[in-house]
Amino acid sequence: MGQSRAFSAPGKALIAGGYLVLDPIYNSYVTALSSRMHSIVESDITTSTNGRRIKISSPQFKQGEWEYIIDGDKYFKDLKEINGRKNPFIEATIATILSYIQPKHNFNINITIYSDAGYHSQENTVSEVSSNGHKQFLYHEKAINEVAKTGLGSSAGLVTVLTIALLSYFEPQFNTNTSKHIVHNCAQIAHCYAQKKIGSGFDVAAAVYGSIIYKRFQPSLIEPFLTGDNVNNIDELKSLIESEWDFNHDQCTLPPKIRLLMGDIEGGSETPKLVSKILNWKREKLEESDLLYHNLNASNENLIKVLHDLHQFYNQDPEKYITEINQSHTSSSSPQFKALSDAINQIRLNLQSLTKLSGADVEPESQTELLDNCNLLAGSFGGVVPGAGGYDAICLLVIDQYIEDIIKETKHDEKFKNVTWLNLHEEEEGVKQENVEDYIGL
Ligand SMILES: Nc1ncnc2c1ncn2[C@@H]1O[C@H](COP(=O)(O)OP(=O)(O)OP(=O)(O)O)[C@@H](O)[C@H]1O
Ligand SMILES: C[C@@](O)(CCOP(=O)(O)O)CC(=O)O
Repeated sequence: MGQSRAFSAPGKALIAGGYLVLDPIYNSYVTALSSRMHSIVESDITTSTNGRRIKISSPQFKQGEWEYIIDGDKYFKDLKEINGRKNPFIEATIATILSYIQPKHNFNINITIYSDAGYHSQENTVSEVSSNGHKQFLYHEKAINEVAKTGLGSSAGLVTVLTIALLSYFEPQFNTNTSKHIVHNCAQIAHCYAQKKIGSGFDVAAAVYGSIIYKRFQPSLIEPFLTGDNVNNIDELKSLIESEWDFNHDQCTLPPKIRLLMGDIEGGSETPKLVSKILNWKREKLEESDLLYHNLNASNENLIKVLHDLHQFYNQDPEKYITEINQSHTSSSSPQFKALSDAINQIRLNLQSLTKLSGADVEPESQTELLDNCNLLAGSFGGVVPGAGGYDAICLLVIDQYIEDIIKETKHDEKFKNVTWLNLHEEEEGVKQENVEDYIGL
């Protein structure tokens, strides 16, 4: 114990698999992003305590301090925030880790959280850079729950970096690489506990494992733990955390030279409303929805296969791959790259049917028009509404060297007036250790 350590975990974009990811039979394609959540953990040697204390600071947000005194060993009950402040994700993570570790000694821990700019609206912010210039964060005028989110999965990132910070504090030999499943299982349990529901968990899995082809775990794994007093059954919790869960998290990455370009759209959607509309329709129109889910899944699987085939193409003949990708937006496009545009369009056709049949605005008309225009941009393979869809964002796959041209070409074009291209790219690595020095001076 004692020495400072720092960690980070990525945000995500669900390129294929919205709604289907809630079902443990379908694969989805999740890309980890360059916007990351960070934690720095250290023993507090400045304040004296002869008890057990954990202080979490999130200095980019007003009132971003939560200080817990732990008085008892029923951790889900015995955590007290000294100013009565609430942060369910922080509380659930601390309670899960302490229940798992069962620390025998007193402790006095400080953890600082930083989040990269992509997670939140950048309105009314001031930028600060660390002393060595390696990290830069935006500071907001408001409290965390008053700042607009962008959909990158801030709570999943927070829970993941807090989990690894606490595990590595209590078990200094903890190996982030060989024990990722422990980090994943703890973070997944804490995230469900904080949300009081069992989501698909793809955001937590991406924060831990990075870019993945994801098939969810069975909700029944966590369900018993969320009901009644079961959280205090330490033996069961420990064996749930240490067991290998049955779910897919196969590592993936976009093929060489292909980049993701995310556009933020003016306006927004409420994911829970979209989800409940889709689930109601699915219950009421069983046959209709089964058929559509079947088709949508086939188009998602096809995209996954096309991306895999492109990797193989590159590995077999990189020169030919480069020549052909550079011709891919012309009429002499090769079949492999045309297959990519076709796969994206096929997913969109199914999402458009989903929109019509369910009445939920998954790919609403304005987004259809915009994505059709994106198909015409030189260097673009097309794009989708990521995640739950709606009016929030679009996500294109483009040839890397065309990104600047696309940004320039769309800048003064009426058709793209609602789009702000985000400064994000795929960073496929999941949770990792960072250099503590990089955060000094913030
Ligand atoms: N940097 C942070 N510092 C402290 N708490 C945070 C931070 N980021 C997220 N949180 C916690 O997570 C909550 C947001 O989680 P919520 O589940 O509502 O959104 P989300 O699904 O993660 O959003 P999005 O996917 O849009 O990022 C905040 O209200 C706060 O409690
Ligand atoms: C609609 C859904 O399948 C995806 C939501 O994704 P996002 O948080 O909008 O990226 C719901 C979920 O899995 O949490």
